[in-house]
Amino acid sequence: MRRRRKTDAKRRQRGETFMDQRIVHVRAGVGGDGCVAFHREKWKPMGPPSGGNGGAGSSVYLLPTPHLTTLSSVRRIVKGAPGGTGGGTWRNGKDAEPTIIRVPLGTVVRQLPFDDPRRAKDAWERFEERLEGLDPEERLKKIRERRWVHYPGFEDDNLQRETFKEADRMLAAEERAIRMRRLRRGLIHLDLDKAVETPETERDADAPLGLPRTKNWGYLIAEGGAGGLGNPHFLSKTNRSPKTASRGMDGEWVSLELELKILADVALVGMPNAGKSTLVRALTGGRVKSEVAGWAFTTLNRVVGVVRIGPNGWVGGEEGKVYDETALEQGRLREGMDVRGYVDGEGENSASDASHQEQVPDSDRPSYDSTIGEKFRFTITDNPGLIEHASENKGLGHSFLRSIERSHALVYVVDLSCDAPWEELRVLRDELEKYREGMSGKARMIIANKADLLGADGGEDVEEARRKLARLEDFVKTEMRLEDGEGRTLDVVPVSAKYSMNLRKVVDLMVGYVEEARSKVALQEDNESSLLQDGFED
Ligand SMILES: Nc1nc2c(ncn2[C@@H]2O[C@H](COP(=O)(O)OP(=O)(O)OP(=O)(O)O)[C@@H](O)[C@H]2O)c(=O)[nH]1
Ligand SMILES: [Mg+2]
Repeated sequence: MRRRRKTDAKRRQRGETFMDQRIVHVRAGVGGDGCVAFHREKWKPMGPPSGGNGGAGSSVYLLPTPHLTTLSSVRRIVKGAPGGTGGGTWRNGKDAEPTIIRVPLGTVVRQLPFDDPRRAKDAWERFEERLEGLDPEERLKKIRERRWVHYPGFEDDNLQRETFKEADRMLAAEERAIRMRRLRRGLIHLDLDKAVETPETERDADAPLGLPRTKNWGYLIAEGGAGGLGNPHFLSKTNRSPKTASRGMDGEWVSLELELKILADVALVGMPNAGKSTLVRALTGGRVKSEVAGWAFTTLNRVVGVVRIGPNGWVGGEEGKVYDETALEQGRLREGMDVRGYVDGEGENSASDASHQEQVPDSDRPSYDSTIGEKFRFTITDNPGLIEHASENKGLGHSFLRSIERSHALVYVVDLSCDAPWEELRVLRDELEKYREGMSGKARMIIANKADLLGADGGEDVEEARRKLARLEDFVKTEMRLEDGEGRTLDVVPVSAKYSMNLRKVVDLMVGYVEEARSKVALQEDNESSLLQDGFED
């Protein structure tokens, strides 16, 4: 336990609290052994064979759930429980409860193929390895030990019997058939984007009465081993008192690669009305139709946009292009059309028409030019506003905090024109931390928006803006260091989303974060496989 905490702390230091990739070795439970027993009653010393069967081993299922956001709670080795052993007087062993691995929505599951070095050998292969180098006689002995339970003291006697040899051959054929079936089933590949709706499925309308409801545990990943058979099964005309029972079979062992799809590379976090939606529209060149309005909680759902970088830099960014409130823009667009219709008719006022045109943002026209080559692209999410106590589900609550987690980098957006933007920043950071410790560690930049509102009239206001920005930077320097051990702080960039000012710098920095995060994920994958090489043997 202590060791685990230590490694966790180390991982956090390296900024790896949120894992997006993981290899999981699944071992379904082994079946319970059958029992060799004979019924005993007063006056009836030689009763019939009465050993019960073993129960089936635990099968392993994958259940996608919206309550998780990372793979960090998924264990690296998942073992299903063994089935219960059979008992005397025909008591069968209990079937083991299913083992359920819960994974977040958006997990992609791939079974590692046979030749993948990261795959763990299964029970069958390990057993074969142990037999290597043994002479045929010992080999056979080991194999039979694994297959059979004998009545105490009767092993040698059993092995001589023709009926036993016949049963042994049949069991061997069955083992091979199971193995072939598992191999032929093909590799597991699942894209778990939807939650398993009802954990309990409806009973089939035609099902006979009295059947239990079938439970829906998710997707079957590895089948538990069948239980062994009790000695009554080996009763035959020539052997009226069978003194053997079979052992439970091995469960299926598979190695899976789980990967949590990233929702977006960059997620914006800010208080209501800070200008997040305006910023996303500006960064995507107006291609994202996110609602913008001058009141809180305009955005109710997250919106994902794509920022594109062409050979000549950021595509769609025009310095000074205006992104106003959407209602106003639409109104103006409509008005613009009317004016043009009127002007065309009259042939007058063309000057005012042109000036008007400039103000009409062409957000409805695609500024996407497919002929431009694309060097890089990343996705960015506009999220609903975050307020104090959001982590306790106030405001729009924390449902969207979950999706914020599934991004490579977080970017705070604060309103520079408000009285104390640093206080806003403190609240945002604390809310993230309260929701999940370590979450604010993914934040990389602070965008101080609405910089145009300060210093618009020159003079005193400009001074005021400088002072505010300096104070904000001070706050960041003392309170918001990156956890990379190099003492870097978060970047602070004053911009105006509405008037597209200083956004090129924002894009450049974001490209840096995204590249860094993506290479880190790739590196982590490499580490993970080497870790397994030396850490798996048990
Ligand atoms: N002057 C100025 N106003 C801005 C700027 N950016 C956004 N605004 C205005 O601020 C208001 C809020 O903008 P939104 O983009 O809707 O803000 P939001 O953060 O998405 O708000 P919620 O969705 O409610 O969380 C609108 O009236 C915008 O026009 C800016 O750079 N300068
Ligand atoms: Mg918004």
